[in-house]
Amino acid sequence: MSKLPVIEIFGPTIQGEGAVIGVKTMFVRTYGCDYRCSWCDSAFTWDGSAKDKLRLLEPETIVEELMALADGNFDSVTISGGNPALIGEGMKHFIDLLHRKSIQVAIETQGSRWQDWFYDVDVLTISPKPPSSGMKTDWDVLDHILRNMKEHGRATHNLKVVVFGEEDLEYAKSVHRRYEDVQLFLQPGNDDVKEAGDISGRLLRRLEWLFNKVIADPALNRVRVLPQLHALIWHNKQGK
Ligand SMILES: C[S@@+](CC[C@H](N)C(=O)[O-])C[C@H]1O[C@@H](n2cnc3c(N)ncnc32)[C@H](O)[C@@H]1O
Ligand SMILES: Nc1nc2[nH]cc(C(=O)O)c2c(=O)[nH]1
Ligand code: SF4
Ligand SMILES: [Mg+2]
Repeated sequence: MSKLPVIEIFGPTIQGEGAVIGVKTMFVRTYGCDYRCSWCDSAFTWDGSAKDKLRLLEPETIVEELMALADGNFDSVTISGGNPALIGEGMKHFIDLLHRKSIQVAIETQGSRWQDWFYDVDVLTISPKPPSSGMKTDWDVLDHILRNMKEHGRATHNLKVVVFGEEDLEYAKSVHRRYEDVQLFLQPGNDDVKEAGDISGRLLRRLEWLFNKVIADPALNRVRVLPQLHALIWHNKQGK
């Protein structure tokens, strides 16, 4: 069976972002990303700084570890990264194992790669990257993913764009226009993911800025603006 590159397994915690914010969930974080976002809050998944923590695990072993951490105390597993969509067969098998235990599966990915197992997921969050990240969106791939999900997907899929400034907001609007029937979440960016201590004041000021932008803009009547709730509570702490 194909193994998965895993850098963290943690929880239960509270999903802090997007469509299923507030839900109690475990997290499995895969290693490796095809992007290098300038402000990535999980750069240890790709920059080599945590390579000693990388493990190649059988799907069965990951399920065992989740159960050892919190058997009976969760109904949801969120798979993030890095980019979980870099992984093929092993991920499909892992999702099947979780479903056999009646556990809901949510995925966080940036929309740069398609995988057939997207159809199996319960909540697929696609987070294309705005200009401030330094990354370029491959619109053909993103179109392909959203077309497939619309036509064949069982999953509730949604879009989430992180916004740091005006240029990112314009990008978010272009995403919203292009996929007008898909719920779009806007999330203010955390511009210092290394700062120690309480960062909630700084994050709330960015949230207020984004609230005011959305309030003033008729092109954004149907977006939903949410903070990174876990970052308001636990700040830049890893594994939360
Ligand atoms: C670390 S990424 C991993 C999943 C996938 N690579 C992606 O980017 O969607 C998880 C989520 O965190 C968001 N994120 C990363 N760095 C952030 C930051 N500095 N401020 C706000 N959100 C951030 C990403 O946009 C994404 O929605
Ligand atoms: N609590 C919590 N919620 C999250 N939502 C998305 C996360 C991610 O890093 O993908 C994340 C995370 O790392 N922690
Ligand atoms: S795509 Fe996600 S994990 Fe990859 S660098 Fe960007 S924010 Fe980080
Ligand atoms: Mg995170």
